This record gives sequence, structure tokens and C-alpha cells, in this order.
Amino acid sequence: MLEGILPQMPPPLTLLGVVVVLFLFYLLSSTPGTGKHPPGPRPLPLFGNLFHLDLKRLHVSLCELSKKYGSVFTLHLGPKKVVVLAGCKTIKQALVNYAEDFGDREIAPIFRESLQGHGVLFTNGNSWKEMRRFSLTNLRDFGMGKRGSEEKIIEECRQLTEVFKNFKVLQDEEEWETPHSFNPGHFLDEKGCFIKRDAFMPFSAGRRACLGESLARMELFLFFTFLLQRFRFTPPPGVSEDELDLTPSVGLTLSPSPHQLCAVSRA
Ligand code: HEM
Repeated sequence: MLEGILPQMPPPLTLLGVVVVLFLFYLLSSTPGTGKHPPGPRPLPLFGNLFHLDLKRLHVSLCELSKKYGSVFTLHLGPKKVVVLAGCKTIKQALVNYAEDFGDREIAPIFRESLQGHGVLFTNGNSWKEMRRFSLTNLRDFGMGKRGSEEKIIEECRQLTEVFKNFKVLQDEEEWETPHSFNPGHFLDEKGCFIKRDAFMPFSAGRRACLGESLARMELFLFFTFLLQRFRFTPPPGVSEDELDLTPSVGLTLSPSPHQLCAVSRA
């Protein structure tokens, strides 16, 4: 009776055969770092290095791996091989000095199918070039004022040598005094004056750097100055600042986890 309901199971010998083949494949597969690929943790068949990664804190795992394997290392995400660049200097070198080689973006099949080669973010080649040029032209007219600022946007977007991507860059232990804390002092000199830091690269760099950087900076400035001029922000009653959990939640970007705050009017 059960035989009719349950799907037919492969005989134990077939399963054993599959295990032996996978094991041999594992033994014979080249260890990263021994051939032309950068070093990295040894991958398992099918799973790659998934067991080396804490997917909920991917940025932490990547930092740990870069301590062991250096600023350029190989990782297998399942059967897919990727090379990870870590640290400000390495990323700067790759995205700016080798812009042509690192200019194309990996497009996931879901975006390839749904966008059909349209847009800027998930395209490459001539289509990307045209759309990027088109977007820049249109951004010039998008609330940025007529003279001056439009040239500035284009110029900044073209050059973009002060801006980089990657979690690791903003937490690079060689660049920041307290890389894992929120510390506005990173941007102040001894006299308390603002200083620019080359390692602060939230908009990435090179050919694929953020197209909306000028607009985003302007919006962020207006948004936060408006709020901070009118309100003082404090933890809710009974909670001290030290008790606030600043652990970021990992997604496409690292974003703050939900918090309860009090906005006290300054008026
Ligand atoms: C705080 C706000 C923003 C941040 C931190 C940010 C950050 C970034 C980063 C890191 C990239 C590069 C991604 C990569 O290399 O894979 C990027 C690309 C891009 N951003 Fe932004 N961005 C912001 C706001 C904006 C705004 C407001 C716009 C639109 C007006 C915009 C449009 C784009 C576009 C079109 C690209 C793709 C450029 C290309 O592939 O050629 N961004 N952004």
C-alpha cells in the first residue's frame, strides 16, 4: 500500500555511489590559491563555502575570511565562484585603476528576464552606457538648480575618486580608529573641524559608481538638518543610550534594526 503512495526511493547502492563520486570530486577539486585563482577556503561540492559563512552576518564572515586569506580571495557560493575584494586600498585599485575590467556587473537571471536589458543598475555594455548617459542628462534637470550644480553632478559622477563600496571598506580596521562603532569623531580633526576621509566610500567608485550621489547628499543634508534643527532625539524613557542595539541588519545594504526613539521638540 505504502509503496504506491511514496515516491520510489533510489536503492542504497546508488546513494552510496553518489556520495563516493562527490567525495572524489571534493578531493580532486583544486584548492583555491594553488592555481591561477586567489586563495580561499576549500569548497565542498554543491555547497561551495556556504558553511564558512554566517549568512545573517555576511559582512562579519567576509572580514574574518579576509584576515585569513588576504584582501583578494576566492569564495564559492554554491557552485558559483566569486572573487572577493576587501579593504579600501584594494577596492580603490580595482574600481579606479582597472575600471574597464571591473566595470561590468553580475546580473542575476531574475533581473535579466524581468528588465530585458533596460535601466542602468542591471545592465552592461552599450545599453548601460546609453542609459547612464541618458540618466545623467535627465538628472541635470531634476531639481538641482540650473547653472553650476548640473556641471558639478556630471563632473562628480565622471570622476568619483572619493567614494567606494563594500561593507568592509566602511569598517576597514586599517583606515578607521574605531571601525565598529558609530563615531562622528572619525570626521573631525583635533580642533573639531570637519575632515574628508578617503576611506569613506558609501557611493562606490569607478565606472559604476552611484549616479545619484550629489542628489542623495543634498537630500540627506536637507532631511537631517531639518529634523535636527527642530527635534532632539533620545532613547525612550527608561532606556539608556548604551542599551540601544546598533547591530546592523544585513540585506542588500547594512541598515539599522527597528528602534523606538523619542523626538523632543526644540521649540
Ligand atoms: C544615500 C543614498 C545612496 C547611496 C548610499 C547609494 C549608493 C550606491 C552604490 C554603492 C552604488 C554602486 C553599486 C555597485 O557598484 O554595485 C550605486 C549605484 C547607483 N545608484 Fe546610488 N546610492 C544612493 C542614492 C541614489 C539616488 C538618489 C539615485 C538616483 C537619483 C541613485 C542611483 C544609482 C544608480 C542609477 C546606480 C547604478 C549606476 C551604474 O550602474 O552605472 N542612487 N548607488
